[in-house]
Amino acid sequence: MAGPFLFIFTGTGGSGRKTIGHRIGQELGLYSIQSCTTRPPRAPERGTPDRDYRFLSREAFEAKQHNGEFIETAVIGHEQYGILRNDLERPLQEKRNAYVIVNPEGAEALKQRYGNSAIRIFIYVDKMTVRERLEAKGMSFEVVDRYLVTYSEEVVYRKQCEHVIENTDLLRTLARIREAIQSHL
Ligand SMILES: Nc1nc2c(ncn2[C@@H]2O[C@H](COP(=O)(O)OP(=O)(O)O)[C@@H](O)[C@H]2O)c(=O)[nH]1
Ligand SMILES: Nc1ncnc2c1ncn2[C@@H]1O[C@H](COP(=O)(O)OP(=O)(O)O)[C@@H](O)[C@H]1O
Repeated sequence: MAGPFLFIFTGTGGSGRKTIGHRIGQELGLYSIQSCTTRPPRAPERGTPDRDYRFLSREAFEAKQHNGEFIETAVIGHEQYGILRNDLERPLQEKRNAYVIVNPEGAEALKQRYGNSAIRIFIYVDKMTVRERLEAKGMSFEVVDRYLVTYSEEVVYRKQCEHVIENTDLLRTLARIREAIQSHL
């Protein structure tokens, strides 16, 4: 076993990365690295605003960006996303395995930086399934459409990832991902 490892849950939007990442992360005791975003919380997130993102005002985000505090940033739609260098490096310095959930662009930036310590797990489902799941979650038609616009662009990144897993049956997916992660530990 080498390490510590940074497990990167990536894939197409709406494929189940957050659902799976947090569940497996908690189960295997991986340190959770949150991203920051300027987008406002959506209704289901309002009760638990701290789980997926640290919600920052545009001013606060830009101030941190100006100070060079982000290791990686992305603009998606009109909103900014990014991971703070300190948030990412703290667990790794403490020799803790950690995980992050980002789009393929973010996964590539982190892979470039962390090399063999970065393990990308690409999660996907077909477009129709994304639509059905997000609509069932109560997401508006426009937001679902935005997820699907980037689908074709994102799905090609699977070829570069260390693990590629289709998330059809959740329990089966969790078992496969658990096994994939444990093969590194
Ligand atoms: N590159 C990059 N992508 C991120 C970061 N944080 C989140 N993302 C991705 O950006 C997209 C944001 O979509 P959004 O609809 O706001 O949030 P979601 O509910 O997490 O899918 C998703 O694909 C996220 O995985 C980040 O820090 N960097
Ligand atoms: N295997 C699965 N079967 C059915 N629904 C799922 C499955 N995996 C995830 N979901 C649901 O799909 C939706 C999108 O999942 P989410 O984790 O938010 O995706 P992402 O983080 O990739 O955008 C959520 O409502 C989630 O509960």
